[in-house]
Amino acid sequence: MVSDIDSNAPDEHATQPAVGDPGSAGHNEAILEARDVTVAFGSNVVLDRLDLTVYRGEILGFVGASGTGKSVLMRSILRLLPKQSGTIRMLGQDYDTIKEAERVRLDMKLGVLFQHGALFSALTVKENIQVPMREYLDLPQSLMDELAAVKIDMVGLDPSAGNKYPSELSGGMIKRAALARALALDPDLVFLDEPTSGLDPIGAAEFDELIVQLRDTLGLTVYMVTHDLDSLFSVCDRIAVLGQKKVLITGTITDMLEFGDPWVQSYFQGKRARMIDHQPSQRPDSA
Ligand SMILES: Nc1ncnc2c1ncn2[C@@H]1O[C@H](COP(=O)(O)OP(=O)(O)OP(=O)(O)O)[C@@H](O)[C@H]1O
Repeated sequence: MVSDIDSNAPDEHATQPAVGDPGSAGHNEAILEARDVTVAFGSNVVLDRLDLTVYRGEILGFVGASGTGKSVLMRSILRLLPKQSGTIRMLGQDYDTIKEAERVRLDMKLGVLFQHGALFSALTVKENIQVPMREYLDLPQSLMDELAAVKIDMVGLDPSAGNKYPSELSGGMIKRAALARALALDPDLVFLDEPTSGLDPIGAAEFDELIVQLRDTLGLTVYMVTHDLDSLFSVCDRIAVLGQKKVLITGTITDMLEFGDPWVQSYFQGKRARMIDHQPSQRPDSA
C-alpha cells in the first residue's frame, strides 16, 4: 500500500521506530519537518498535503520521477516559492511565524548548492565564497580571506582555485566551489540539488565521499535531490520518494527494495540499479 506519511516521522501515535529510523542510531532530532504542504501553480497542484521529516546528522536522498516536484519542494522549503498551505519547520522554527531577526539567523544555518553550481561568473571562487559572508556578517577582508581559504581546503580544491573564475574551472571543481560557498557560514543543514549530475563516475564518487566526510566531520545534515543511483546506494542514510504529489515512502535502501510501488520497484530494482551492490553502506553512524 502506498503511504503518503513519512514513515519515520516522530509521530506521537507511533509506538515502534520504523525500519530505517535514524532514531535508532541516535539521530532523532527533526531538523526539518514539512507537514501538510501544498504547492500549486494555478490549477496545477504539484504537492498535495505532503509530509517529510529530515533528522539531524543524516544524509537524505530525495528522488522521484522527472516533473514530480522535487525542485518545487526544495524551493518551497527555501522560501523561493510560496506554498498554498501547510507548515515547514526548520531547526524547530517556523519561517512563517518567526521574527525577522530570527529568520536571518535561520537563513544562516542553511546552505544551498544549486544544480549547476550557480556561481557568479564575474567573481572569483574566493569572492563567490565570500558573498554570503558579506551578506550576513561584518568581517574584515583579511578574516574573510582566511575563511574562504579554509572552505576551499575543506572541499578538496587546490588553494590556487581561490583566484580563478568559474569559467576557468572543470565541472567537478565548480561543484566543489559551489559547495564551499554553501558551507561559507557553517550551516547545520545543506541542500544539494543533483550534486553529481554532469560529473564523470570517478568525479561523482569523489564528490559523494566528500559529502560523507563533511557530514562526519562537521555534523552536517544533508538533503540531496539526486537521480544518481550510486549516491543513493552508497552515501544516503535514508531515501525519500516523491510521487503522486506526496512523499510515498522514506526509509533505507532495504525499505526501497521491499516497497511495492511500481515506480519505486523499477527505479531501485531496474537494470541500472541491479548493477550496483545492494548492500547498504555500513558506516558505523549510518542509520
Ligand atoms: N515556476 C513555475 N511555474 C509553473 N509551474 C512550475 C514552476 N516550477 C515548476 N513548475 C511545475 O511543477 C512541476 C514539478 O516541477 P519540478 O521542476 O519540481 O520537477 P522535478 O521533480 O524537480 O523534475 P526534474 O527531476 O526533471 O528536475 C512541473 O509540472 C513543472 O512544470
